[in-house]
Amino acid sequence: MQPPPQSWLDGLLEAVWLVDGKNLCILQANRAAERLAGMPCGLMVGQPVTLLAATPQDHAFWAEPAAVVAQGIRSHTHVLRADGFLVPVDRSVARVELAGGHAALLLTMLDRSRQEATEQELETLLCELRATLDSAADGMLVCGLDGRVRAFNQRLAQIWGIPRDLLVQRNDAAVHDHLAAQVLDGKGYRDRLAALEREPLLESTDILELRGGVTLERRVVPQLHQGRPVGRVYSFRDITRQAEVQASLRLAAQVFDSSLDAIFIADSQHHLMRMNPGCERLVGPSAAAFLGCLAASLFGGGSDASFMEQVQAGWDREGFWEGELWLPREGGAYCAVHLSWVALRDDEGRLIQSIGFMRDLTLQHAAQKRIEELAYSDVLTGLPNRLLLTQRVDTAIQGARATDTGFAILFLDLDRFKIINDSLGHPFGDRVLQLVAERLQACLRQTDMLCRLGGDEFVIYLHGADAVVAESVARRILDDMLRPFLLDGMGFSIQCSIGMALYPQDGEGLDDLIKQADTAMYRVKERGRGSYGFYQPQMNANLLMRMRLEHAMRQALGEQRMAVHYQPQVNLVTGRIVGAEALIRWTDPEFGAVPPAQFVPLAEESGYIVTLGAWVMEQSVREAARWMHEGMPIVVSVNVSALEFRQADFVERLTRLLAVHHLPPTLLELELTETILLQDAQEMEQRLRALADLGVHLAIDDFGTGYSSLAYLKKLPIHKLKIDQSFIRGLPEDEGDRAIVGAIISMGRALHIEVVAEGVETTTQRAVLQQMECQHFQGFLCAPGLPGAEFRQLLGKSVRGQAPFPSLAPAS
Ligand SMILES: Nc1nc2c(ncn2[C@@H]2O[C@@H]3COP(=O)(O)O[C@H]4[C@@H](O)[C@H](n5cnc6c(=O)[nH]c(N)nc65)O[C@@H]4COP(=O)(O)O[C@H]3[C@H]2O)c(=O)[nH]1
Repeated sequence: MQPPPQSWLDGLLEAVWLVDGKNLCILQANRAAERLAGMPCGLMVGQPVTLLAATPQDHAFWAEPAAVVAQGIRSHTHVLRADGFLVPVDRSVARVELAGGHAALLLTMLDRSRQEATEQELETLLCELRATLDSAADGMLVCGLDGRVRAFNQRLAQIWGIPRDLLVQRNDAAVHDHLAAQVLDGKGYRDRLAALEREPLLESTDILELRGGVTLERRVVPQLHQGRPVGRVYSFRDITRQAEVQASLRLAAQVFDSSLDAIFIADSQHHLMRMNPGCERLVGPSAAAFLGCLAASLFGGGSDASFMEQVQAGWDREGFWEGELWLPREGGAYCAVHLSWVALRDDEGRLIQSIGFMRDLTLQHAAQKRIEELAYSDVLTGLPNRLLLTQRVDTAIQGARATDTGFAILFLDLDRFKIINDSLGHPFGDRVLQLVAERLQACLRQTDMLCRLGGDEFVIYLHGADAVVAESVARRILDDMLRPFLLDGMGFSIQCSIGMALYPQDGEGLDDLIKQADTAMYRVKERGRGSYGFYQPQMNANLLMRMRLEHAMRQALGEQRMAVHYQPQVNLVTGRIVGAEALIRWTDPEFGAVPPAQFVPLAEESGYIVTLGAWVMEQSVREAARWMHEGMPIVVSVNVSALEFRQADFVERLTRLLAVHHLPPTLLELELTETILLQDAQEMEQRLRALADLGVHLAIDDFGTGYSSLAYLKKLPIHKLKIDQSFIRGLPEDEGDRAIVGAIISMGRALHIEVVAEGVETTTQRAVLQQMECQHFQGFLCAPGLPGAEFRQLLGKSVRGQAPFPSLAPAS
């Protein structure tokens, strides 16, 4: 080949040298070579090509055999410019054969200075980008539109807990799976990614909750190249702390708004900045008007410096102040509040804000008041209780010592209240007690104090009272109690017994005085109730006696010291025995023969009468059955107390007893007092009817002494009336008694109810009764209550027709 024309070579952009294959001298060079080497062609031609070699590697390159050099290796190297600068080049060498078989090398070089500078710059940029990514606080993920991971930073791996292996593998699908698995709402996460895939230009921000409790804010922006989306940049910011703070702020705001307590926030100068709805509830709708005002003005203490001084002192000491305050409310009312006022300080200890918590104490105060009322009063009547009375009396004693004056304590007990309670029921009894309390209160002055001890026992403190005053008050009470009470349409009267003790002579303190007045009251009861009496020293002995008696009574049954006697009931005309009243007898080794009038009320008060009555009933039924089986059938009358009669199983037990002893019910009579008939109308009536249906006879004892409500005579199945001996005693002289006895006999006749006169002691009484056409009588005139065996003998005579108590000639 001929050497290429110079003009061709000069037209090329690349620098070209034609080098002799043997001696490596430059044969020819073009203009581009001149520019690259920085020397004219003329100077280069003839020079060895190593003139251009810049590095030892280049020298080694040219030292290789020409065949090796000419293998056409393209390589990056430098060329040494004439001015000593090294210029980066892209070098290639090709072997050419010149005319005449002369071997030459065609060396071409392309200046890479600009390209290298660009690459350098790109590298720098890349480094900067990596550094930026790695230094970012957010996790960054750059993906292609197809989801391929193009870049991420360390923070991403950290936030998402991406294992190192996974990152090294560069398994994009596994990375995405890992991310999705971390999100609590995995499905939502994937759906969102799918939506982003459908809309590559979408920008979005959302919140991701990760399983480990981390909250991330995800921001997605499209990555654009020449205005077209080529991928996406995801940034993930760990906002866990922020979310927590926000949640707690939200919670705090909720607490603030929904707190039942009133809460206010004041600035460092104590001006109200915020108030919650609780403040409005407490202060009233005008609460908002206080905003900007001094917090203390809420309590009407805006200008009260001493109040704020106290608060400051509390803040300095403990960081808070608390106390009770009166809060003015709308309408001029005040409400008690408990304020806890807490100071909030900065790191330097300067007050920045303060928070006040106010609690309405109205209910608490009311409850406190109620507790005090309960502690000091009787729930049923609202009267002061013993505790309050003790305080009152203690004060009175102190005053009395100083002024040398005294006072009186009255102990009041309702007579036979137990019967009301047992027969008409406790709710009725409670209301009776309330009525009694009202009536008693009305008898007293303001300075006195009425207190209920419990049950039907009341104690009265009479301020400054001596014996005369105490007696007049007692009399007033007794008089006032005589007025009938009306409850549920029922009229009734209540008696009470009052015992009195005086300070200082009867006791030094309330306990002593109550004890002595109680003793005096028992004495009154023993003497017949419905009266009053003063304490006398020997009374304590009587009370003790009572207690011993009651104890002995309870032993008596087991010790066989009780017996049942039978008093005959005689037909006034024939003189024959028609019945017997069973009467309990008790003979005690210590007390001797104790009359029933003494121990039966004791048994009634303590409830022991139920046991006692059941025993008498059994004895009587057994005895009546024996007499019947011996051919001497006779009606046996048994006294039944109200409490016994009220026993729910009374009728059932009686039926069983009659069956066990094979006694026809018609041979048993129950003596009931009038009180029983007035009891809880329906229930008692049912019971009486059940007994009457059974065939048991019913007699009304002591007729004329009680309520004598005639209505029940018509309504209830009564067989017999027993005229109380108090009316018989006056016969024949007492006109009143005569009239009453006459009236009862006539009434009995009219209503077909038998009449028995009780306590007939004289023949005159018997004669008068016979004249009045009374049917039967009983009394010492015939016989007292007799032991069973003696009664049986008498009965035998009567049955044999030997009337033991022959009738008299008509009285003149
Ligand atoms: N002065 C006088 N008295 C006469 C005469 N004839 C009979 N008596 C007495 O009058 C009382 C009549 O009984 P009572 O009115 O039911 O009055 C009875 C009755 O209410 C009660 N009682 C007696 N035994 C029992 C009993 O087993 N159960 C119940 N619940 N009460 C009984 O004790 C009260 C008194 O009983 P006693 O002392 O046995 O007194 C009996 C009897 O001994 C007389 O001619 N003159």
